[in-house]
Amino acid sequence: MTRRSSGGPRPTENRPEGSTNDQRLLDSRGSGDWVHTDPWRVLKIQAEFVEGFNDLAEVGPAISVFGSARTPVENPSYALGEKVGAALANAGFAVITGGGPGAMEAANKGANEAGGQSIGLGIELPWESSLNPYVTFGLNFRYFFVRKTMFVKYSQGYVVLPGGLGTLDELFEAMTLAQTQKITQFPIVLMGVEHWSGLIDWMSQSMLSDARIKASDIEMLTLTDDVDEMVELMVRARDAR
Ligand SMILES: C/C(=C\CNc1ncnc2c1ncn2[C@@H]1O[C@H](COP(=O)(O)O)[C@@H](O)[C@H]1O)CO
Repeated sequence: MTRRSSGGPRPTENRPEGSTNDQRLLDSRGSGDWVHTDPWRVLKIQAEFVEGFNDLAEVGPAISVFGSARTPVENPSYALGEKVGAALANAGFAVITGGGPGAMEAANKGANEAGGQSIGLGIELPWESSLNPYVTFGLNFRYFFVRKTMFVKYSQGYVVLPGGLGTLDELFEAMTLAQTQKITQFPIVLMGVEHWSGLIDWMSQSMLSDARIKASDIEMLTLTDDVDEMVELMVRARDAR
């Protein structure tokens, strides 16, 4: 695979400054003019699905790695992300990330330097953004929901590094899809015990105690700092498929 630098929507091309395609589709405030173009927007959405499905169809076993866009290079989570990317590549997995900076860059760097497939699924944002330099094959998406479909559809597992809202969104989407049996459950590994244990504790002490979730929902998650344990789990799941 080669890095695609000319295809897909360019983040800041041909659009009103500070606005994104997602925003024009979803934001109900402001000018109502957009509403009349919504039916036509479906064609753009459709094209994005077609392009994504087409370009990712040949990707072999892949793991998506999520994590904060704001993780600095000197943060231990960045080094962890590099190790995760390298270990997955060495085990024969393609590594898929959001293609951005921080933890995404770390995982792409690790995979790339280990000689693996390093895939970035970028997203149009209100500010200039580009795929990190360690992505060997990249696609840029206009719509978050289309991009999220690609992560789920083309991954055999998720690794979740310390992160913020975007990371939680990606994590909880996968858990919800598995809980509602929209997807077959796959391994979800939370890397970074210190970062994630508070969330697990709260889920157990609040959501589980109040019977808002079942124990099996929490059991979908593996919490660890051990990269080898994570890889073993992914390999076992791949072998069992
Ligand atoms: C914050 C900055 C740039 C953000 N750029 C992103 N590029 C690609 N993907 C992104 C970006 N920001 C969020 N994501 C997605 O959400 C997850 C990280 O979100 P969090 O809130 O930082 O945890 C990540 O996995 C992406 O899929 C300025 O440099």
